[in-house]
Amino acid sequence: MPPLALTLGEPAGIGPDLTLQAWAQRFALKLPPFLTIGDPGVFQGRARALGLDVAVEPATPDSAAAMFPHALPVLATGHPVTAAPGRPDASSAPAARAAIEAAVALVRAGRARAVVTNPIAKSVMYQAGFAFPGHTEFLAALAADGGPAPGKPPRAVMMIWSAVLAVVPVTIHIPLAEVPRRLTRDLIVETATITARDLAARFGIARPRLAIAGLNPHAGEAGTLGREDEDIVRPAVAALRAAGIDARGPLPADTLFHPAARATYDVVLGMYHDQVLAPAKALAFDTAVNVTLGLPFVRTSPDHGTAFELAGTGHASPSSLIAALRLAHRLATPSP
Ligand SMILES: NC(=O)C1=CN([C@@H]2O[C@H](COP(=O)(O)OP(=O)(O)OC[C@H]3O[C@@H](n4cnc5c(N)ncnc54)[C@H](O)[C@@H]3O)[C@@H](O)[C@H]2O)C=CC1
Ligand SMILES: NCC(=O)COP(=O)(O)O
Repeated sequence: MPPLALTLGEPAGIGPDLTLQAWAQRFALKLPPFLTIGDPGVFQGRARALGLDVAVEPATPDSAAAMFPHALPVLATGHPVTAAPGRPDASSAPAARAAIEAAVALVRAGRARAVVTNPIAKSVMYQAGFAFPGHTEFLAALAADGGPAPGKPPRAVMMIWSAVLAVVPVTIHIPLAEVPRRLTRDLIVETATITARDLAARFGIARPRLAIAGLNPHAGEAGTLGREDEDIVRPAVAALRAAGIDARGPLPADTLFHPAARATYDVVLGMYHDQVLAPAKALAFDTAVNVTLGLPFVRTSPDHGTAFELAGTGHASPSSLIAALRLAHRLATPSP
């Protein structure tokens, strides 16, 4: 069976630590084999810093699974890394980018089963000319290149998934001040449609129940606390229902996340990033996984970022990365 492809991420962050820690628990946790993509020297150096006895071996997609029990298989991209733990350096951004590109190429060629990404530092990538808000949009562009519809990237949707809560931000990495202007009926409908489709096709939820949060306090209080909920969100929900999708809203976001409310839906669509990522991380920081919907391949990632202050200290928890590896394995495994 081909391995999962796990990217380097930001080399000055905790990604290398988590990768080594996850591999060290491969037997205890019965982890699926993964091929790490990046500079092998980063993983050798971080293993020394952490006092972990990990053999780091050059590997290919074909050799990774057999090697995985006794060594961390690493596919070198040839991009050197200069950043030290906790001290990001934009000159390493090409290595982070190359690992993502290589992982996608392997999955698209059938040589890896899914892409699992370690966190990147967006500001560091931007300094190096990275023109995408994050992985989500970059992966959509990579999915289009040479694919069935070259030049027309699929719409990629971010979902933070855990056993207790799944959330989707309709707008993602944009300034809060821009949210009302960028929020449209069509954007909500498209995001919800992709979410419903992938929850059914990939997560096995036959008829997903979507709770659509309002933008304003009390979902706009009948238009008296902002018009967006009446003028944009409500028509979007009506269009979704007309299309046969089980959507409800606009719902006041402040009362959407208590246990009784959570029992009434499979996923919440929020209008902006922190509206839904904050409750998701409050409830399940250690186990939540970032899953990209709408792509022609499976991609997962931990729910957290680079945590520079923890890099090389041994205090970072690998649990979200482990959950991401497990979910990627599950989603990439055809159901019997
Ligand atoms: N998928 C990705 O590539 C993501 C990347 N980021 C990037 O990460 C960078 C730092 O972002 P922050 O907002 O500081 O978020 P962060 O998630 O890196 O850190 C937030 C807090 O959580 C702690 N933390 C994070 N991961 C942890 C772990 N595995 N174990 C224990 N504690 C952990 C940190 O020490 C910090 O106190 C930013 O440049 C951002 O762009 C953030 C989220 C996702
Ligand atoms: N806050 C989530 C995040 O930053 C992850 O974004 P992406 O890199 O997966 O697009």
